Amino acid sequence: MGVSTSRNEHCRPLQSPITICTKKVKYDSCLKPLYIYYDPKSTRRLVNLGHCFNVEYDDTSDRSVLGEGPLIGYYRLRQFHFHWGSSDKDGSEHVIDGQEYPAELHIVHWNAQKYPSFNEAMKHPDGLAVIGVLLKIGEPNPAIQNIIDNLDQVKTKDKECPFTQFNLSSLLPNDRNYWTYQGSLTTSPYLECVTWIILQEAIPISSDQLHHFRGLLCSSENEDPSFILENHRALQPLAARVIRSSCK
Ligand SMILES: OSc1ccc(O)cc1O
Ligand SMILES: [Zn+2]
Repeated sequence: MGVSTSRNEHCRPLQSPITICTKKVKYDSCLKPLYIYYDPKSTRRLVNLGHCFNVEYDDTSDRSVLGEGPLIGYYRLRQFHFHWGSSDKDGSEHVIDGQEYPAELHIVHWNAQKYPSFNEAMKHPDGLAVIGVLLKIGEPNPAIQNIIDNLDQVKTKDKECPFTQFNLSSLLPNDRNYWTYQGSLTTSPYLECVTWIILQEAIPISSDQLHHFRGLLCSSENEDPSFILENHRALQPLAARVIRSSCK
């Protein structure tokens, strides 16, 4: 084996997503309750990235933050996005006891106390903290409807529009118990910089609302239209990682 230029050549990769087998998770009494404060006034814009859409925030100060839980210090809210499937049968990235959910919300935060920028934070294992919320088919979700009502303005790749005053806390379930493990971005460049915090309670979305996600285009306005029918990554090996739980 030659000289290692990256950790992967000597250690097992820490990629995401993974399947969570609830019988094998380890309750850790040192895990604290999550501290979450999201200021609706820090919502800035909606943007179509081609493989998904982001709702982006003002992260030039600690206006919206995530702290406690498995984390050291506070992480600043930067954006949230969803992953979905071509049908309601799959679409989540994390899988719980073999069950795939129709979609998954990722709320992305970065360690602004330790790193000067989001791009720098992505180069470190403690750089990002992402809350994953599973979505299940149910009643229409009013908060998600608020986003859907604006998707027509970002139909094609690289389109963006102002999007403000969004109450992100309304997308969180009442139960804040979570599983946590060290992993990666689930889109390129798949950097191993994420403390994953997967909430154990799913939130509802209607089948019709999910249908609207699939109507977004990955093509730009002067290309032949092509839909973002699905954007969830395949499961990755857990390797020697232990998933911890905030409750028994
Ligand atoms: O899908 S997880 C994820 C997290 C942070 C980010 O900047 C991009 C991502 O895809
Ligand atoms: Zn994601």
